[in-house]
Amino acid sequence: MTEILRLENVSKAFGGIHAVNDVSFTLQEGEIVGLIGPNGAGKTTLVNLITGVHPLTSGKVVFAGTDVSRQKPFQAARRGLARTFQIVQPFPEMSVLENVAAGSLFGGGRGGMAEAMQAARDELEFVGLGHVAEQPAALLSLPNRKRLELAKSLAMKPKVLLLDEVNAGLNAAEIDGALELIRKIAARGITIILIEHLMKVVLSISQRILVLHHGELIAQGDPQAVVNDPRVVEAYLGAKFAARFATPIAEGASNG
Ligand SMILES: Nc1ncnc2c1ncn2[C@@H]1O[C@H](COP(=O)(O)OP(=O)(O)OP(=O)(O)O)[C@@H](O)[C@H]1O
Repeated sequence: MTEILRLENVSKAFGGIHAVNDVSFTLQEGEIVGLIGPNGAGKTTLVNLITGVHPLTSGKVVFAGTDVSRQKPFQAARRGLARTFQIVQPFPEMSVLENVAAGSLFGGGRGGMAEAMQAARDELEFVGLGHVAEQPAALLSLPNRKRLELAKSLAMKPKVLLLDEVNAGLNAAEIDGALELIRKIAARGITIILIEHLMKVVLSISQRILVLHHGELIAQGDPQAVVNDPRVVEAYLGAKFAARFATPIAEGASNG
């Protein structure tokens, strides 16, 4: 296994709030890692620190062997650290294809517009939106807007993709489709960090889970270990959940 991303003692304070506090972990190429924790635990802030949106208060982010602690978001995108946003906001009047091409250009595609359009077409096919490429993005349903967001990130040719609640608002069948797509993305060798509130979802797809609570990483490990960790049960899952899900989900997770 090859290391792709490493956080060393990363912290972020907003005034007196320690949103992220002394967090360290390492990700390997092609891993799917779930990031969970209660509201306000620091998940989105952590993603913002990894992608250069906020400067770190202290600590270090190392991506593919390079210290990227002081990068700006466009530099993160060009290096191959892409993200989706909790609220999906395509440019509504541009076509689906143009929206994805814009993502590719932001990611620094050196071949200019022609290459960006080709990357956009390829990724729209990959996510299953090839047939609506010429439509205005405003006409897309919510599940398809989420697929558009994924295509946009993929067109940046990421090595690590941070997915912030991509399943929120989807029904069960739509979530199954989204998970299948996430597995296909990981099969391309892209490392995935998945912020997700639905435990069934996170347990079924993650090879490893990181748990944040009050900005601190209180547990990390395979799904079964995390579900059975008393600190995680107390801080997030609740005893009822742990009793119900510990065994069967852990079996499911080892298949995924
Ligand atoms: N720009 C900011 N300025 C001040 N405080 C902030 C800022 N961003 C986040 N915080 C605070 O940092 C803490 C962590 O917030 P964050 O949004 O990272 O949590 P989260 O785990 O992503 O929550 P949720 O699951 O609700 O999205 C919270 O107390 C939040 O109010």
